[in-house]
Amino acid sequence: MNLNTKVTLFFIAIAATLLAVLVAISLYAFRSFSIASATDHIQTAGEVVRVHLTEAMINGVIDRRESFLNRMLEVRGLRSARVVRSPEVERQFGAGLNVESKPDTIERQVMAGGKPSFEVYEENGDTIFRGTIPYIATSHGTPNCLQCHQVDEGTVLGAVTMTMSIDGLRQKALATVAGITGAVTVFAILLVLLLRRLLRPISETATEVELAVQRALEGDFKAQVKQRTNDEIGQIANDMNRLLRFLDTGLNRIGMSVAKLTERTATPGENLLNATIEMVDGLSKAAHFKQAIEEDETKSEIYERLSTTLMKEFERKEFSLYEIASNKKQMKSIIVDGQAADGCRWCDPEILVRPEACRVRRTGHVVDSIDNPGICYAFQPPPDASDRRHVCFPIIQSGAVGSIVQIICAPDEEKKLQECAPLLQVYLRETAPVLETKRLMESLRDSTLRDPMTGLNNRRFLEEYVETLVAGVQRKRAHAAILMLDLDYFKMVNDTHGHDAGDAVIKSLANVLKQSVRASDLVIRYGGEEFLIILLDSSSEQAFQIAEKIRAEVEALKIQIGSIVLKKTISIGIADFPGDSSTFWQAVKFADIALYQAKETGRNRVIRFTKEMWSSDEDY
Ligand SMILES: Nc1nc2c(ncn2[C@@H]2O[C@H](COP(=O)(O)OP(=O)(O)OP(=O)(O)O)[C@@H](O)[C@H]2O)c(=O)[nH]1
Repeated sequence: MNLNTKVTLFFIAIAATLLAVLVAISLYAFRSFSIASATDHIQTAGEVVRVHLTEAMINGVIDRRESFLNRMLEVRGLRSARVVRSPEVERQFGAGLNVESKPDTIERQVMAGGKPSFEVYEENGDTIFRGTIPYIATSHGTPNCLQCHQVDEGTVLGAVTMTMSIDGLRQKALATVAGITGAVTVFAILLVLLLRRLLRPISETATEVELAVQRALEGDFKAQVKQRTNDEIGQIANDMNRLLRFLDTGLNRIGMSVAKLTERTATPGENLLNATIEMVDGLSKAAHFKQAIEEDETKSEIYERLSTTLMKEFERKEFSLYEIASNKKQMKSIIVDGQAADGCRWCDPEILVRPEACRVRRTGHVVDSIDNPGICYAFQPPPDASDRRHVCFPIIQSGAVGSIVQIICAPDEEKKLQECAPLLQVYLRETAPVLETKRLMESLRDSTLRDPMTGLNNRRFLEEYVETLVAGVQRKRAHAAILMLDLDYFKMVNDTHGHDAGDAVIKSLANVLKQSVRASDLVIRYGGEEFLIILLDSSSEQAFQIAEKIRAEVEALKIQIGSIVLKKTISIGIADFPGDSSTFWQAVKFADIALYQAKETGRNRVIRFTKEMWSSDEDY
């Protein structure tokens, strides 16, 4: 029900109530007035009858009383008039004329009580007012009642009963009330019409504002509200239009700016407001994501966070994260389906050793098998998920594909994946520079911990790693053998064949050392031609055997430098941590002392440190 109808109905209800009250009051007032007027008339007529009867008695013409009473009926409105005697008068003067009526119940009551009685009743469709008035004996006046009647003053002598029709009065009252009702009704109708006319612009403006708000809630801000008046209602329409234009322009601008960032625009029929909120929301989350990964310490943490985001924000369960090695010749699987992994689940593992088999790596473009089934031959889902499609996104670092995010989807998720792809690319664009920086930092850090010539870790690495190493040995209550190695008479190589020849010898030696130990052991270029090997979980005997094997291999090594072949030997000192010293660096020192012994005792040999080689008063 609109405002206009509501107000009209409300007004009609009030007008009807007022009218009803007015009619009721009017009818009551007219009835009261009619009765009061009839009462006055009957009392006056009663007095006239009394005076006339008194005169008739004095003049001795009381027998003409009935004729008088009949003449009275000629008075307009008077229907009947009769007089009855009280028992006291009957006692003195007899029952009276034959035509005299006997008192009825009301008259008897009036004569007994001395009080007049009035009543209204309907008779043959006429409204009759009846009044019965007692005549009471009084000594006032000349002549007075007591001069003829032998009764006490105050005695009821008789009663006169008159009836008169008040129908005429009632008709007049009804006609008046009808006139008032009609006038009030006409006035009320005019008022309602005027009110409706006044309310129509308010009601129509309100309806249009409501429609405009409804459309705005659905993302359409193009609705306009017509200005109908120049008052406040017109102002509301104008203000509403201004607000709608402002929102439309503002949201379009925000939408376009956001669309540039997300490469997504609201589709036709889509709620512009919701689409914009969704896009801004997504960008805000992406900004928080960027801040979080910038504060991450390592690449692994970034990949982990990206994986969590894919699961939580994008509701992905099946996906892979790959990283291309710096030399671009290998690819590493980092995370598969939310778990750290080093293998492939969704692709041919060949891509790990031959990255160019991966289409994204090769092209640097998004590869989408939803729109282009079979686009990448390296995509090989397992048999139990053969209906899956994939979309692979490159993360560009230093101008090339540095990492790859592969999203897998079941047929019923394809649309959803394509819808969220633009936002996912925002996340990946935010990730790219951060990952690039982390990779550069890691490679820079790696270069400071690695000897560039041999690729072995350097002394600085050992200094950083020693804490972890010692903690591991102590936790496992194990032993670590420390081998200190130094080429014999290496200076002669430089002096005789040049510095490059010396470098070649060092590189050859480094290769021999790397191949002689397990991957878990550490080979460190400790100084110029000095190397340190840490054999984890090795007893002294095992360490000695390995050292001896190294010595023999170096002795047998033929190093080709141009046209010449060089042969070198090596001396090795061994100490045990914590067997020889509970302090790691002192154990290193003891290995160095054993090496010194090997040099002193003829070189090309392995010497195990013994306590005798060290007197505690020597400087450490
Ligand atoms: N070519 C080359 N020479 C190096 C390198 N690092 C250290 N050297 C040289 O290695 C030589 C080490 O010689 P020394 O420590 O005197 O001893 P040595 O000649 O090996 O004799 P012993 O150790 O006593 O058997 C020095 O001449 C250094 O200049 C390097 O990276 N390349």
